[in-house]
Amino acid sequence: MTARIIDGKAVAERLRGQLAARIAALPFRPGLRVVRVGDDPASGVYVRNKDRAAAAAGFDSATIHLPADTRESDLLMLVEDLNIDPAVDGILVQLPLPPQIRPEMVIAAIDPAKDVDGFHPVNAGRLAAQQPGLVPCTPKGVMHLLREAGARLAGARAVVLGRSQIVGRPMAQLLLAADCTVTIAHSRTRDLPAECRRAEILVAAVGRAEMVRGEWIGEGAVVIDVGINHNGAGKLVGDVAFDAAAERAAAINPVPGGVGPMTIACLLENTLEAALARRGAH
Ligand SMILES: Nc1nc(=O)c2c([nH]1)NC[C@@H]1CN(c3ccc(C(=O)N[C@@H](CCC(=O)O)C(=O)O)cc3)C=[N+]21
Repeated sequence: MTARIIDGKAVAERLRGQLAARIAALPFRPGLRVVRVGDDPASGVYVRNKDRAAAAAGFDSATIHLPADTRESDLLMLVEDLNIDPAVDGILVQLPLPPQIRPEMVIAAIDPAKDVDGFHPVNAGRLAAQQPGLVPCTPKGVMHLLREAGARLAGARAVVLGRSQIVGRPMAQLLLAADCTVTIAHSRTRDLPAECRRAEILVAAVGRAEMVRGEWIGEGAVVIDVGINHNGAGKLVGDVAFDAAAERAAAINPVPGGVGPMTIACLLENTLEAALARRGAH
């Protein structure tokens, strides 16, 4: 089997076009504020891409850049200002934060109604409790890609590789809500290759360059590679050894051009959702 390539860049472009059309019909511009503290280089790429996409889709978007030595209390005051600012619908505080700032304190300070990352414990709880709320962008983007790939989810064996608060756990919740039989595998799982091989849907989110080998892929599986890693040669690669996996998978996304662009498109989707919900138009 040679896999169909899932073009995340194209799917993201289409989603952003749909969002732009919906925003053009609104009497207001949804407002997004991204807060960046310090100069983490990976964050720089993300913030630039996001700014461009948000502006093109018609959002009122701005990045607030604070120095690396910002005190936690000052960041918390900024978040409070954004919470009460009626022009702001979505707040994203870029992670990672410098060591003097506790990320869980900052996340907890964001109004859950403006938490477009979906990281606030209230939104994590709503997802687990099957209540409406803001869903983390990367897992939401993966669900879009699975539907695009034509994956049959109901009853399918889905394996999520990775148990992070940001990707693995919410990913498992969304797959469960779509009626998959979900396994969360991780670094302490006894036989990772065997667990992966059983998967009809495999979502790899471990952050280790090409850790998932071709032999780990079941014949005909739909594989979503969430990882964005630099390999030894400094090249961007996923968590999955793409060429070998593509010989067995039914469908797989490349990296770059897979989940990354979907994360940004879903951030915009969440910002529009938050804007409508805040105005009671949900
Ligand atoms: N509060 C918060 N929320 C985040 O969602 C968040 C964050 N902090 N901190 C950093 C990570 C990383 N992240 C990316 C999103 C898109 C691409 C992306 O579009 N990548 C392109 C490639 C970009 C390149 O060429 O380097 C792709 O995969 O095709 C990358 C990285 C969001 N993050």
